[in-house]
Amino acid sequence: MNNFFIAQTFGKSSNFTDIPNNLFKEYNVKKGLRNEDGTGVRVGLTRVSDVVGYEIEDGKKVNVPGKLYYRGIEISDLVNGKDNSRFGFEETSFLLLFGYLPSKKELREFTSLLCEHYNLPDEFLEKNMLRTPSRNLMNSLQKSILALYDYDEDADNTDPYQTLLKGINILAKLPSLAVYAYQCKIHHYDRESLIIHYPKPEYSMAENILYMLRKDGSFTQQEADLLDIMLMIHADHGGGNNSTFTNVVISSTGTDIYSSSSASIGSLKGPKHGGANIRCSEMITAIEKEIGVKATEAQMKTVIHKILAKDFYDNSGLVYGLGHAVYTVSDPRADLLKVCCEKLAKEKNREDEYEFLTKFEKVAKSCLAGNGKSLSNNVDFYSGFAYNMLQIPEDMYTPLFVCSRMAGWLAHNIENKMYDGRIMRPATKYVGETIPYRKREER
Ligand SMILES: CC(=O)SCCNC(=O)CCNC(=O)[C@H](O)C(C)(C)COP(=O)(O)OP(=O)(O)OC[C@H]1O[C@@H](n2cnc3c(N)ncnc32)[C@H](O)[C@@H]1OP(=O)(O)O
Ligand SMILES: O=C([O-])CC(=O)C(=O)O
Repeated sequence: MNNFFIAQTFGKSSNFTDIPNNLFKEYNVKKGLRNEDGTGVRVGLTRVSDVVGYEIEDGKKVNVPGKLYYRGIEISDLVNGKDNSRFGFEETSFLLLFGYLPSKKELREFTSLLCEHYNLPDEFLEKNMLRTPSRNLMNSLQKSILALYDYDEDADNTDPYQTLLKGINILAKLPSLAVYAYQCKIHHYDRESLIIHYPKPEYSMAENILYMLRKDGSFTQQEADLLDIMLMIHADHGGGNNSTFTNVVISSTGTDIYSSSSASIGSLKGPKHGGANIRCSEMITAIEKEIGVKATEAQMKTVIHKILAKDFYDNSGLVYGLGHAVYTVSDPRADLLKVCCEKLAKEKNREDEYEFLTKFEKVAKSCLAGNGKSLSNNVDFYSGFAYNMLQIPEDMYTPLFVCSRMAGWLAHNIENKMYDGRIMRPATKYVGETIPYRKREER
């Protein structure tokens, strides 16, 4: 829609609607819920996970290498401790939801509960997905979660235990919902053959994703292991990340888990949050096309300055995969992924691309530091390369984030219901004038 009248009126409206920037300071309003030093405004207490990117010493923020803890356990210990287990993500989900690491028997029972809920309701695929394919898989996931509401006779029950059961059901179904959304999209829009593999009960979530995505359903254990790790490291990130906070805000009104999960997916889709994994991958492809994988540091600098000048790729001025609201020096998940990528790149003969990425990361950080912005990389910097080496299509990157982060959303949703529960209702300061109403004929 392009409407001249609306465009003109919109231009004129700024005379009446403008909010001068200095008022934010005057009224102590914290843009982005961030304090002056960049630290986040505290909006809750949690025991689900901790994200550490700085410490406060003598009232001052001191940047430190990043650490991430799920229920007190460091993410690197969880990943390294997984060993050859095929069910790292299932174990992680148990930990986030119940607060402790499961025994072998508990993990077996939890895993079989998930398996029992892998399948979609009868005709769900035909009615809700095949007939209404979406160009965007995140939109499709939102629609599917809301459609699941109609298959639950007690959908509005928000009791914490009932929420847990409903959430586990959603978690178990997400791999099918995400992969089928992709298959329906490429069938409808790209005229490709429709491939529907039903999830196998003996497979883990990671194995099923690879099985359902690939035409011949084949994958190696090593590939499933990497995807399992990817799901583990994306599963939670404190209560303040935008999609989790969204979940809790929505849920504090007393609405159901289907509504709050769908809202979280809407949040995660954004390119400054989960959607950054697709943007980062596209950006790197565009840069490699422009200067080649053997590019020099000088060539990289030129492109980075073009990005920062909003003159390259999506013209946003952002180098995707860099920067974080909490991490300042490093993101522990990016460090873990970097190691995985290095190993896999060697095996897949893609060392050139790996070298390009590591060099680009260094050069981009130094360019931004030159502009007075000392930024950490984030989980999205290497995740696209890892997914690409697993032959996972770009469209699926953010939906896979959903498959994983649902565990964290659910854990925080339940925690908030149990220990806070008050409707979230912050305040805004009215900075307009009060004016008398003027009759139409007098205007
Ligand atoms: C799963 C996740 O959600 S991880 C994050 C994924 N997102 C991305 O990779 C997108 C790129 N990064 C960003 O947009 C930001 O770094 C965010 C959204 C992640 C964090 O935002 P904030 O906490 O508001 O950023 P922060 O306060 O650290 O930024 C400070 C300055 O650096 C700039 N900056 C931050 N990140 C970047 C970046 N990647 N590229 C260019 N400039 C950046 C900001 O624009 C800001 O500039 P200004 O002071 O001139 O306005
Ligand atoms: O914590 C944040 O702001 C972003 C996030 O979810 C993540 O990095 O996984």
